[in-house]
Amino acid sequence: MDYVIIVAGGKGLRMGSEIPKQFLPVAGKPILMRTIERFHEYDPALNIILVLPESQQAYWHQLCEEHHFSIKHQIANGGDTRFQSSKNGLALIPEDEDGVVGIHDGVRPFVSKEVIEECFETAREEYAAIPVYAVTDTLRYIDQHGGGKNVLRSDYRVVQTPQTFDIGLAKQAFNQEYKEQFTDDASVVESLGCQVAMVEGNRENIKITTPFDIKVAEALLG
Ligand SMILES: Nc1ccn([C@@H]2O[C@H](COP(=O)(O)OP(=O)(O)OP(=O)(O)O)[C@@H](O)[C@H]2O)c(=O)n1
Ligand SMILES: C[C@](O)(CO)[C@H](O)COP(=O)(O)O
Repeated sequence: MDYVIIVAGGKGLRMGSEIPKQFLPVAGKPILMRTIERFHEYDPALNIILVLPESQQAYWHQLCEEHHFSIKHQIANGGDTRFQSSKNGLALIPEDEDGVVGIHDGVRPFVSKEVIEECFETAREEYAAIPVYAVTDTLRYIDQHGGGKNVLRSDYRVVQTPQTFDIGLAKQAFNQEYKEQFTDDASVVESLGCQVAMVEGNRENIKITTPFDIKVAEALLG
C-alpha cells in the first residue's frame, strides 16, 4: 500500500503569523486542507499521515469540523527538526509494509496531480524520486570572506516535494543519526549511498514560507 506523510510540524518563524502558517486560509480554506486534498484527488485510497505539533492537534480537529473536512488521515506528533517529523510519520507505517511513501511539505498546496503521479511511479521503479525544476536566475557562490563568484546555473536544480521512496528504504534511511545537512528527505536517503531520480516539478508548487508567498498563493487561486 502507498502512503503520503504530510509534514506540518514546523514553527513557521519566517511567516511570523499568530496562527501557524499551515492553518492560514488561502481563498477561504486552510492551506493544509488544500494540500491534503491534492493527494486525495490523486488517489482516494492513498493512506494519509499528517504530522502536527501535539499542541496544534486540537485546533486542527476544530478546523476540520468548521470546514466539514472529512478526508481520512492519521496524525503523528511533530519533531524538533523536519528529519524528526518525517521519522515520526514513518513510524506509523507497519514494519512489513510494501509500497511507496511520499513525504510532502504541508505548505505546498499547489503540487499537480501529474507531478504526484510521476514521483510515485518513478519511486516504484527506481526506489527514490524527487521533483525539481531548473534555476532561472543567475546564481552567485559566496565564500567565507563574503567574496562572490558566478557559478554555472545549469549545474543546479531547485528541489520540491513530494519526495517519494520505497517504504523499506525510507525506514532504513531514517534509522540514521540526524545530521545538519539533512535539509530534505532525499538527503537522508542519499547518505545511505542511494541514487535519487529526478522528475520535472511544477513551478506553482511553491513552499509557502513568507507573507509574500501568501499573496502569490491567493493570486494562483484568483
Ligand atoms: N520540525 C519541523 C520543521 C519543519 N517541518 C515542516 O516542513 C515543511 C517545510 O518547512 P518550512 O516551510 O521551513 O516550515 P517551518 O520550519 O515551519 O518554517 P520556518 O523555518 O520559517 O520556521 C513545513 O510544512 C513544516 O511544517 C516539520 O514538519 N517539522
Ligand atoms: C524539503 C524542502 O521543501 C525541499 O525544497 C526544503 O528543503 C525544506 O526546507 P526548509 O527550509 O526546512 O523549509
